[in-house]
Amino acid sequence: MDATAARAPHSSAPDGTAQEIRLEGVSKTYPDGTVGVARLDLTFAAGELSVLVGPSGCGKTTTMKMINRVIEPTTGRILLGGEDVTRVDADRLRRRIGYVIQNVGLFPHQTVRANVATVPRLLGWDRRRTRERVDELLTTVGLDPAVQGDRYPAQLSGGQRQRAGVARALAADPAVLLMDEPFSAVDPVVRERLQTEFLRLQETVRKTIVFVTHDIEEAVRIGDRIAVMSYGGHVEQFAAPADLLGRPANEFVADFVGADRGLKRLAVTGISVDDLERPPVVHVADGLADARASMAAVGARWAVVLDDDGRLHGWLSAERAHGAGTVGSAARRMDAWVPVDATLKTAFSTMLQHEAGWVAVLHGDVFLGVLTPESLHRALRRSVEGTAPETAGAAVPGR
Ligand SMILES: Nc1ncnc2c1ncn2[C@@H]1O[C@H](COP(=O)(O)OP(=O)(O)OP(=O)(O)O)[C@@H](O)[C@H]1O
Repeated sequence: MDATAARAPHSSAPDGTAQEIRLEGVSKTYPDGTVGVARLDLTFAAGELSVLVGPSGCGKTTTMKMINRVIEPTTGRILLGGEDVTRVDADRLRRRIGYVIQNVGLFPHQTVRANVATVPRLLGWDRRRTRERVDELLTTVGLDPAVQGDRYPAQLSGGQRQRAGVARALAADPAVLLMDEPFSAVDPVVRERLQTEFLRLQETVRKTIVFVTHDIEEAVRIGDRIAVMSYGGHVEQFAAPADLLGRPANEFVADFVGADRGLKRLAVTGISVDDLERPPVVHVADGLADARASMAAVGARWAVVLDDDGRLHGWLSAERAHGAGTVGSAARRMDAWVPVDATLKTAFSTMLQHEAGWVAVLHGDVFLGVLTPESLHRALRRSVEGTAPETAGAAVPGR
């Protein structure tokens, strides 16, 4: 570590531990009189991914850039881990803050490896440590150091460039990551993949992340908390995705999250065991006569079929359950299942991929019940009315 870094105050968390970011009465008036942000009070919790979302020009980027002092606030204080960022040397501050922007901002004349090594080099890390860190990070973000490491940014796909940008931002293990529309320059399919990968990465690194987007779907998908902003940098609501969708604070938020917020809510609502239907369960080795009796006893038109180990095998309809034979000879295979900690959206898309029109819900190997379009709709309605658990898997006994 060089002399500059060694002088850093201890609150700079050199081990990259996530830190809280607190904005107190922060405003920004540009020299031409435009109010970018007016008196903002906002706290981004340590280790959480907070999303700033809102219409174009509402002040999202201004808010974010004040945190790393690319833009200096006109009034107010910004505290990073309790330390006022305006009292810290701006260069040193930025080394503690990873920054990812749209179109990445990689240096075009440097290889991917050199790009990712930027901050470690500035911090005076030795070559070996830097190289090990760079290789490790490239692998973490899904790039092969041996293949893409020595390429130039122009020789990568849009998605790969974006991954390299994330690797570069994480290189010196910063306490905080600022991300300004990082995934908006790639097509929707790549974008969704990057979001998923990024969420997985955040599970491991647990940074304090401030993420700017104008896309409410993206916000709902990735955010722990979402700040919906209106012009002049006003925060209309700062809440967990499920709260925002289920209980928008006012008309502005309701309009912004959209009339189809019930559907968006699918992505953030977990399965509750109370929502599950419990059709009769039969086993492949059972006789068809017994299976018919089980279905008839509860007036069911079909039964779930489990194999000898209790794993999902498929289903048996009442029409096919005639004659002697075993359940196995008449059952149809079907392996549409989701783990109980999946979201309703995952359950819904799994259901759509299978003709049976239902999806089994498992806890480990244990069959808990099924979701049908009807029970899914009920779950969604209850969730929108605010009575369903809002954390995936929250209602599983013993968890
Ligand atoms: N350098 C500047 N000088 C004057 N006004 C500016 C400057 N930069 C931004 N603004 C204005 O401040 C307001 C907030 O801009 P900002 O870039 O923070 O919005 P944003 O929400 O990030 O928008 P977008 O989604 O379009 O990126 C806008 O009215 C914008 O025109």
